[in-house]
Amino acid sequence: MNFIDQMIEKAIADKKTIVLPEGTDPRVVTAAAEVVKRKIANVILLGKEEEIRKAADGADLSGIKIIDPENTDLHDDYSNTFYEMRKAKGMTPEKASETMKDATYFGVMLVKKGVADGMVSGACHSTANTLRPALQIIRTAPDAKMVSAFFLINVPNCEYGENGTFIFADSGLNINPSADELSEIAIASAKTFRSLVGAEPKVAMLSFSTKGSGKDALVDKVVEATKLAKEKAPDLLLDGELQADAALVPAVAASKAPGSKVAGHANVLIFPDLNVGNIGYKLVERLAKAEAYGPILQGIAKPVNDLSRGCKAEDIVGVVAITAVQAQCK
Ligand SMILES: CC(C)(COP(=O)(O)OP(=O)(O)OC[C@H]1O[C@@H](n2cnc3c(N)ncnc32)[C@H](O)[C@@H]1OP(=O)(O)O)[C@@H](O)C(=O)NCCC(=O)NCCS
Ligand SMILES: CC(=O)OP(=O)(O)O
Repeated sequence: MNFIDQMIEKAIADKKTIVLPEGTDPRVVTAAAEVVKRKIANVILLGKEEEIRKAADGADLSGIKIIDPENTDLHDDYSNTFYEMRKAKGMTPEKASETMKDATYFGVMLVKKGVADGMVSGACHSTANTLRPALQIIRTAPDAKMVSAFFLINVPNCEYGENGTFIFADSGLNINPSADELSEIAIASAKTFRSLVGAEPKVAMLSFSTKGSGKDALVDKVVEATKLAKEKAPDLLLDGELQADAALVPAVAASKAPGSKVAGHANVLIFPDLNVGNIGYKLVERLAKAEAYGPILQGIAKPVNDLSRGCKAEDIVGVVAITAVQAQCK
């Protein structure tokens, strides 16, 4: 069974409630109908019912709860909670009330309040506008130092990684992580790989250099991050700095990084910054026709996950299933 079918099976076994704030996007409505039909999760769609029905174009919406953030009894309570949380940062009651009419903020608050177990958004909003409300309201989990974002990548007919399954991180949130942040992203991604994929993580700290073949401050950061990650998690199979071919291909690893237990077998790829992390996942998705689910957040107190604006309805179904499985572990 492939990765996403496993996620769907797990989600069905202990059904959670997921809010989808972008209720007027046809891909989101199609995905919502599919999720409910297959009993993957209960769904709350946000928006005006009339507009959601228009976007559904006749699709069956029975069993889906609809809430209009601009017209709901929950508004005053949610605005007040948001004001209390943010007043030290200059929030006013008026601004909080306006903000809670925004579907993304309102959806995150549904998760905060426990009405929904998780949220998936980003089909028609930028990542910054999707993740900022989550970082402000849900915040970092008590056992994490920071929030980061990964893609679960499934490459068809691929002999590398875990039968073509990989985590790529950070591909969505942290723009230019320090060496210490990079080490945290690597350790968090390994933990996530073990819990979601159920296999031993082998973490490659990627660079344009393998074991000193290139010299630059950009390489130094990855070398330092590798050292810090090894100190913090000595039992982890983690190595760097490695080029992508040395990380993935055993024959290349044998010549560029002989003796490495990770080189040639990596299934968790840690990118040095968001330029390469985001470009890298999109190249693999489009050129290798890989399934790409994410950006999925790790280190956040409750599951909130993003999408690419280029996503398809089936990607949304996959991210909803992953979100529901994350909610089972909270
Ligand atoms: C998401 C993003 C907007 C957050 O940036 P920011 O400048 O820190 O934004 P804000 O200051 O408004 O941050 C909101 C809150 O989140 C917190 N935060 C930001 N990054 C965080 C992280 N990685 N982990 C935990 N908390 C974080 C901030 O401390 C802040 O908390 P506060 O308001 O209570 O002080 C920014 O990191 C970003 O634009 N990332 C790239 C997104 C992107 O374009 N991706 C490519 C497409 S996938
Ligand atoms: C994840 C990502 O790159 O999002 P978008 O394509 O919406 O910018």
